[in-house]
Amino acid sequence: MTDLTFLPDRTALEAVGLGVKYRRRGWALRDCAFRLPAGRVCALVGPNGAGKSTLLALAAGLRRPDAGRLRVFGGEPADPGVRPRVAYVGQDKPLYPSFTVADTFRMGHELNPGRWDQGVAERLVRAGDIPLDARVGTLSGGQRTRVALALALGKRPGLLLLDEPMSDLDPLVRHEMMAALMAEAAERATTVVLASHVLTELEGACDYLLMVADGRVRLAGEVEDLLSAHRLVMGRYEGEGVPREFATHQVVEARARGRQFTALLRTDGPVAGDWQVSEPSLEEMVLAHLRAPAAPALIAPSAEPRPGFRREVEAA
Ligand SMILES: Nc1ncnc2c1ncn2[C@@H]1O[C@H](COP(=O)(O)OP(=O)(O)OP(=O)(O)O)[C@@H](O)[C@H]1O
Repeated sequence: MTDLTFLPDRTALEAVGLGVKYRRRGWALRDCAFRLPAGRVCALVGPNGAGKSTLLALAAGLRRPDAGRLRVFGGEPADPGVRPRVAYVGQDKPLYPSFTVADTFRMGHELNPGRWDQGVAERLVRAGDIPLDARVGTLSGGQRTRVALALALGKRPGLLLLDEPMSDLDPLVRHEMMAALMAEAAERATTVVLASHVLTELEGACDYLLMVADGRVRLAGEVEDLLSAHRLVMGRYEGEGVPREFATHQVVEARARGRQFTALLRTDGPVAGDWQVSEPSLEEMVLAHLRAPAAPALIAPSAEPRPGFRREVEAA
């Protein structure tokens, strides 16, 4: 059955008080709380070392939190009932070099009885002109990425976790792979979390955003809601500091270049004065927050963990 709608009442990922501590580094994630409704395609962004891979590894059940809790479809990520519903593709793709592509898919079939979709997997590698009898060890980095993504999609996951898996693809293939992934995800209302630094690529593909910086959640929610909470303001300004008209708003970031003044505001009503005001693009909003790590976090209502889960974690 084709289901193009997202499932707002169902929760794919939910975290409260989530923390991960590495022995030498200290807290890589700290007190993270958020919710990702099922069926969304979520961009996971943040500077290098922000904690994105750590968060994805928790969701994939590859490590356990040191504080708080993360639930995947209401269960523990490592639960036997949850794990088969989750596919994870990281930066390094652990495929067997001596296997052919067909062997790799056979393994996918054996590991995912009753779920495996050979058609989806084959479609993805055929689109890249990769023969099924090619040995994985003889493929280029980009071709191996394609096989790894095909293996993940063949599993027909409810949650697909992608940790910058496409960084070694050329721009054309990257574009084509994103389109193929999104089409497959939409077909089954798969929840996707895609960590990437390529903000322009996320713009059209993602409807949800999770931004982490320094181990904490900075922005979370529907892209549409987050964008409409912000305004990009430009104009000529020769005064000192931040213009008075901005006093009723929250200034995320303000920059002056000569007399040209640009600011990203979290607005409370219209912006007074002679300013050019527009809604920012996803890239403009994220870049401003990356440059302003001290800006207060914004968690949209749909991204707030449910009170019941919060109480449960706090009582534990
Ligand atoms: N195995 C580890 N042991 C110690 N510290 C680690 C380990 N893995 C990650 N870290 C540290 O935890 C922090 C978060 O790392 P993580 O890889 O989750 O960030 P990231 O947002 O994915 O970064 P990038 O965008 O560079 O991939 C970093 O400071 C990193 O050095």
